[in-house]
Amino acid sequence: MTDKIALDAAKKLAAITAVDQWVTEETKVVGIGSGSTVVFAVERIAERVWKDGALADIICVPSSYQARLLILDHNLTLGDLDRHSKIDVYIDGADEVDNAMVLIKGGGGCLLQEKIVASCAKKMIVIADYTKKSLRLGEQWCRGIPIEVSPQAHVPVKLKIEELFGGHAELRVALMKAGPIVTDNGNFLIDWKFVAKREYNWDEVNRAITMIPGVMETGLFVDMAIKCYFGMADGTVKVQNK
Ligand SMILES: O=C[C@H](O)[C@H](O)[C@H](O)COP(=O)(O)O
Repeated sequence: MTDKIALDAAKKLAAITAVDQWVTEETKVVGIGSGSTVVFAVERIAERVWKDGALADIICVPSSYQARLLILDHNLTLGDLDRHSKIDVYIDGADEVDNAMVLIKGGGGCLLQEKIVASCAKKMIVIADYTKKSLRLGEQWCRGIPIEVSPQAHVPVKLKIEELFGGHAELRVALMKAGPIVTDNGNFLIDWKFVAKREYNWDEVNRAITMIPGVMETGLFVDMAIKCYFGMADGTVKVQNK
């Protein structure tokens, strides 16, 4: 319980710091990521709009059903990529961030829409608590790299990834539902537990996995984020630049 309180405080601090820095009167369109940390970012944007009377015309583009509901619950203006394909800044969480700012994302099942929205943004800013910071991937996050796949292809994709890069890939199943987790896009998820000690070139790995027929997207975000705000246990914020 204390851990959750401490982690939430760290997430909130990172979110508030990043929003105050990057969501300004010049920001017309903001992309909203998914996960527990983003909740604090949306709360902060709403506070600025509804309490401070700032950011009056800001449009929020969601990266998942969760983000869509968050935007609506906070009475913010909901946008979409059809009308707002040029996003000023995209704010999102991450499951792990390495030294070169490669991210693992998708622990909560959202990654395909996240990557699409992120790719439309001039800047991607990451917000996270201190447990997400690592020197190399796999140090902190032990659930593997999420990969969204067409349901029909989950077995061949799993086998191809294991053959190409080693490790072990598993279909993600739900706790409160029988059978596999189905994403916002009607796909399945594979969690690939790579070989922790092996040196991977994440850009190459990402490109190769994306090329396997049936793969919709990977949870590897390479060369996308420009800054990461980590809320630390001691109440400070650590900023990592690309
Ligand atoms: O699928 C979920 C998203 O990629 C999240 O942004 C990621 O899992 C981080 O989530 P949280 O802020 O809850 O740690």
